[in-house]
Order: sequence, then structure tokens, then C-alpha cells
Amino acid sequence: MRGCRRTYILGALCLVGTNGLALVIPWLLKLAVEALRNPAGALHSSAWYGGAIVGVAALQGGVRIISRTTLLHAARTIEYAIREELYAKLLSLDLPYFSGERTGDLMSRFANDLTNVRMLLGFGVLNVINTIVIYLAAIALMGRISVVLTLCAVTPLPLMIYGVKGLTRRMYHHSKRAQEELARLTSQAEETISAAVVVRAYRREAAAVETFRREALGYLASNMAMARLRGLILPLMAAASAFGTLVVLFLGGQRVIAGAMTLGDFVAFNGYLAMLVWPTVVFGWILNLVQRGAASMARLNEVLDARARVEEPADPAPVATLGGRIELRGLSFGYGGTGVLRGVSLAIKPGQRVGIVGRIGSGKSTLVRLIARLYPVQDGQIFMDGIDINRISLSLLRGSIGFVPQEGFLFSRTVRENIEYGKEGADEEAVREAARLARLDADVQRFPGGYDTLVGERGVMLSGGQKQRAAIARALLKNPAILVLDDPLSAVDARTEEEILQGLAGYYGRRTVLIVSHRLSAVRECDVIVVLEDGAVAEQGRHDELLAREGLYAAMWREQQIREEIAGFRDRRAPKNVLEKEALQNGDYIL
Ligand SMILES: Nc1ncnc2c1ncn2[C@@H]1O[C@H](COP(=O)(O)OP(=O)(O)OP(=O)(O)O)[C@@H](O)[C@H]1O
Repeated sequence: MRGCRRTYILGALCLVGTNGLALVIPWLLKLAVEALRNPAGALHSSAWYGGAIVGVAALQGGVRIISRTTLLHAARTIEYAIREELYAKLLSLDLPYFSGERTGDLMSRFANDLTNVRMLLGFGVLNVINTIVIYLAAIALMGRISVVLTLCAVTPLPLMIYGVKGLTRRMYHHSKRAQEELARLTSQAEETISAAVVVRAYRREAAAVETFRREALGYLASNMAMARLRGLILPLMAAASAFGTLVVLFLGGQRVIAGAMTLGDFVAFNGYLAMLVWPTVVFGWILNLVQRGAASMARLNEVLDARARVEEPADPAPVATLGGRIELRGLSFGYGGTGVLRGVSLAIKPGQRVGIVGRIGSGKSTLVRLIARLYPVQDGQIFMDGIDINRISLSLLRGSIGFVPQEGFLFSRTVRENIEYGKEGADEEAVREAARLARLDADVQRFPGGYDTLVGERGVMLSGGQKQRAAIARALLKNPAILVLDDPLSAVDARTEEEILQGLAGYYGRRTVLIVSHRLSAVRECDVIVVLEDGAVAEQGRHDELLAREGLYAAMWREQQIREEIAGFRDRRAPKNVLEKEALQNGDYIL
């Protein structure tokens, strides 16, 4: 905004010039009429004044174009700057922030609210300046001609403005509600499109349409209410200004006939009065524009002022690399009020392979997210190479961790670009090597476009397992000191998961590797297995040690073995008849 101040000043000066020139025209008209009535007493001929009017009007047109383009350009420049700032801000915000926001709502701020702010800074500013200049100058000039007539002409104006203000206040509330409703509609459409498969699989199309219809009706109602109010404003203003003109014609006409006023003054007076009509008529619209723009700016400021809870350390530790030693000291954490992790203490040596297992919801993902500091961590709870994680710069910390989340996200680009995302500018061979390690290469070779195949939005063109392996390849390409695999192979079968993880053994080298998995077979070879139960460490040790303890791990291992055996038996055993088929489908095993 500050950078545009000069442009705004230039635009405002041109606008004042435009209005100044516009105000000269009725005066020239007055002189032309007087020259017609009394050629001897006139300074110039009426034809001269006619020519002057054309000249001033042409000049005014030129200055008007400059003023409009300057102001509207400034508004566009500011809109561009806010959009950039907004985008950068969204990239700086953290997971706790996004957990509380809806994507559609944030998107509508980019589209709708930014447009409102641009309208305020462009047309809004332009019309506010116009209105102020025209009102002050035209009324002063009208007063110069006749104070009484001016009072008669402008008396209805404050009443009109007062009435319009009341209407625009109501319009502001409807407009704010409409903006919120539009945000909800956008959110819902975005969610339904992203969840197209789920919506269809659960036959929820009609319900989705019904919910959308209800929201859309609310949006329609708010817009209709605004249209009604807007429809009221224009005729009210036009009627009031027409009434003013009528009064002036009547009183002014009488004065001209009585000789108390020249015909030229009467013509000029009417010219100035006509100039007041448009700013008065659009007064309500400008007020609405200003209020809508202010409401939108407030919504944008909510995002621009939002603070990430995970911030760069004020005094980062002077380290350039991390070696992969991780220590947790009584780590406790909760997303809201409820605690998820309770006093977790662990010591992980560089190069160690650590399996993290536990029942659903025991806090496995939360634990690894905290190690990547994706959520805020209290001081003195997580240490990397002996340094408190809160003192390590985020770029060093995140740059040292290859994080594969549970739901690996793919961008709607090519397979290569998705893998390359792990390391900008990586060469072809490195990308292929990462894909080979993640056992994705053979699949990609079969794609029609190979590594140049577009994966579609969020990778819809790939199978669940291929998406997950692409996400692993991306992390491997990054060549991190710490590799975190948060159950990244849930979409492949147990044997393939084991094979892929074993295939990575050569890659692990001196890297510290944390593997979260629901399948205990996937972590069997780990140096240490941590078993979480209700957010606390229930057991830890090697596979054999944990089995020998006959605790939670051993119980989970037995459960999984039985399940796998039954699944294997079911796969081998084709149903002989309808009853058997039904029993298999119902999960009643035929023994
Ligand atoms: N972003 C979040 N906001 C609020 N609560 C969350 C969030 N993420 C997870 N939780 C809650 O925290 C608890 C632990 O979740 P977490 O994902 O860490 O468990 P998990 O052991 O990885 O589960 P799973 O085996 O299903 O992957 C759960 O009760 C979950 O509902």
C-alpha cells in the first residue's frame, strides 16, 4: 500500500483536475448564454464559448482517462501484493492453524474478498474523491449564484444520505452473511469434488445435492435481500433528486422571469445541480462498496495476522547438519484439551532403525509428527544431537528429515516431478534410483508416458500402493539423515510391505529410520521396537525380546499371525456354493 501512495496521489490530483474541468463547463455555458442575450457586453462571442466548451470537455476526457487508469492500476497492484502476501502467509502457517480452517473458506478469501478489496481501493476511492470534490465545489458555485436556491436544492440531500445509510447498513449485514455463505458453498463443493469416490461409493449424491441446495438457498436469500435494498436505493435517490430539480426549475424560473437572476446563472445552476445527481445516486453503492471492502479486508487480515505456533527459533543453535541422534525426555502432547502422548522417553542412536507400533489411536503418528516439529513441542522434551528441537532452525530440522506421511500427497504433475519434489534439480538417474528403491520403477515403466505420465489431481491415476511408493521415493531422493515412514505402505499387502522395507535396508546405511506400521511383520527386523499404549511407552526392545516378555507386543503379534493365517486360508479356499460364499463375505470362516 505504501509503495502505491505516489500513484494514488497522482490519480487523486488528476481526479481533482477532471472535476475542476467538469465544473468549468456550466460556467462557460452561462457565459455563452449571456453572450447570446447581450453580445455587446460579453468578453467573447457565444461561438467562442461553444468552442471552449468542446476544448475543455476533450481535455477533461483525457485527464479522466489518466485518473481512472492510475487509480485502478494502483488498486490492481495492491490486490496483487495482498494476494502474494496471503499465499506466502498460508505457506508459513502450520498444521495447528489448518486443522481449524476449511480449505474452501480460505480459497474464497483469495477470490471473493480480494475482489471486494480491489473494488474498494479502485472504484471506491475514485468515487469517494469524486463525490467530495463535486459536492464541495458544485455547492460553493451554486451558492455563489443563489444561496436561497442552493439551500432549496440541497435540503433533501442530507435526508437522502441518512436514508441510504440506514439501507446500506442492512446491506452490509446481508453482504457479510452472503460472503460467509459463499465461503461455505465453495468449501462444500471443494470437499465433494475431492471426495468424489466416497460420495459415489456411499450413494450420498442426493444428500450432497440437498445440503448444497440448502446452503445455496441461504446464499440466494442474502443476495435477494441485498438486491431488494439496492432496488430501493436507486429509485429513492432518483425521485429525491428529481424533486430537487423540480423545485429549482419552479423557483429559479420565477426568479429569471422576475429579473432577479440571469438566464445564464439559471443554466449554470441547473448544470451544477445535474452534476450532484450522479454522486448522490451512487452514494449508497459507494457506501456498500466501502463496507463490503472493509468486511473483506477484516477477513483477509484474520489470515494475514494469524501466527504460526511452530516458529523459527529466535536464537538458533549454530549447527549446520544433524547426525540423527534423537532423544525424547518425558514428551507429553495433546491436540486440544485431551492428552495424546504421556511422558514418552526414548533414546535413539544415529543409524538405528526404530519400529513404532501400537493399537489404533495410541499416538504413533503424533509422535513422529512432533519429531519433525509439525506441531508445537514444549522446551526440554525433544533433542536432536543433544540440542533442544526448539533451538534448531526449521530449515535444518525439516531438511534433515525425510518424512513420508500416512497419506502421501501427490501433486497433479508428472511422476518425475512428484519424485523430484524431494530434491529440486535432481538428475534423471537419481529419480529413477529412488523409484527403484521404492519398488515403483517397474510400475512406471508400464505407464504409457513412463516418468512423464501425469498423475491427475492428488494422484488419482495411480493405485493406492503406487501413490504411497511415489511418496517414499520422494523422501528417499531427499537423502535425509533421518527417515520417518509413518505407515506409508498400508495400501500394499503385508508381503510387499516387508519386501519393500527389506529392499530399503541397503539405503538406510547410517541414517536413523523411524518406521510406524500397523503390521508388526514390517518392523520385525528393527533394532528397537517401541510399543505405544494410550500415548505412553508400554514396552520396547527387539522383536525376540518383546515376544519373550509375553506382553502387549506378543499379544498383538499372535493376533496378527492368526489373522494372516485365516486370510491366507480364505484366499486359497474358493467357496463351493452360495452359502459358503455368503459366509466368506460375512467374515465367517469355513474351517
Ligand atoms: N490433528 C488432530 N487434531 C486433533 N486430534 C487429533 C489430530 N490427529 C490425531 N488426533 C487424535 O490423537 C490421537 C492419536 O492419533 P494418532 O494419529 O497419533 O494415532 P495413531 O496411533 O497414529 O493412530 P493410527 O494407528 O490410526 O494411525 C487420536 O485419538 C486422534 O483422534
